[in-house]
Amino acid sequence: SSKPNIVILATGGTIAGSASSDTATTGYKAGAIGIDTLINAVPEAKNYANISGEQLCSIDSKDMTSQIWLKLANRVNTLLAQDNVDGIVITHGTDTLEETAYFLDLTVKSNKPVVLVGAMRPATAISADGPMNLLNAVRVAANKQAVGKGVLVTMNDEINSARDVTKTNTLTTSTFKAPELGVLGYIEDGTPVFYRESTRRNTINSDFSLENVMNLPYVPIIYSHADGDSILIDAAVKAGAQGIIYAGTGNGSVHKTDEEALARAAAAGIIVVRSSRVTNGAVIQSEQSYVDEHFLNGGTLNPQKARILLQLALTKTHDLNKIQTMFNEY
Ligand SMILES: NC(=O)C[C@H](N)C(=O)O
Repeated sequence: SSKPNIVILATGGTIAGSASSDTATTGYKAGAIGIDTLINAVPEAKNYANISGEQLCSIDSKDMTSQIWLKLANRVNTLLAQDNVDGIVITHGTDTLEETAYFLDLTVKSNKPVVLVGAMRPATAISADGPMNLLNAVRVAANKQAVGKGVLVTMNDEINSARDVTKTNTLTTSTFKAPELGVLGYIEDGTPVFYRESTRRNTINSDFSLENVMNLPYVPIIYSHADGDSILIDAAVKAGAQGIIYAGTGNGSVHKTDEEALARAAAAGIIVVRSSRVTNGAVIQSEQSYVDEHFLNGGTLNPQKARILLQLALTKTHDLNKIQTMFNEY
């Protein structure tokens, strides 16, 4: 038929979660329900697209791994290279959904829509949010307006960019937000409507390639707090970290206890990127000592997304200027 062909790749999560009671919203088993059951719960999706489904894995997304990211990205790239696939929907747990979305944003080589979707209430709950979220994700993936917008996340009738969206609430169905940078659009009574798009490089404008990438480099995140903790930094170095994301205070500020240890790491060739534990705003160049110590600035990426960009950057180069340019452009 003339409808677009959409493939739904299922990875697990609460959207496929099954609880023992229909009022339970925690303490259930994520990923227990298979792709066919998910698709059958939203027969209306067939009005928008020809749908097929694949079960890629069945995990609680708290347990996401880079091996699954590589498998998923390669599968998405294979499917989108086919003329008979017009878009992809990925069902995913919400805990690490933003990370998987950003990884794909940087590694998918197509401008066809890729839409991630999850749910906060298990499929067995009263007023489960999964079926409407999944229907909306199909509506977005099937819509021409979604072409070339980078990887998208639809939840709670909102469309957000993979780069800027984050889980903001541990429990509510309105958890996914792009605070301050803002929502890209809405699903308005069933119709996806876009109001803006990200200016940052992604998908077909991304230089990253997974060809010959079998593993991602080890890049831990060190979280700043009163007292600092240089023990963790030294342990990361000992364990062979190629890069370190420092989730600093404020504008990526580094505790004086940590600064020396990070400077030693940077002097040994480990790429240190300052990010922030604050939800909004960019981490930009500040202290001259950070410049002298070769710490890079993470911009508006949160620490878990800065980690992904640095991991991919390290598959290409260890050059400080080149990596800083990536943080300025992606
Ligand atoms: N709401 C959810 O999907 C949470 C679940 N722990 C997951 O990330 O798989």
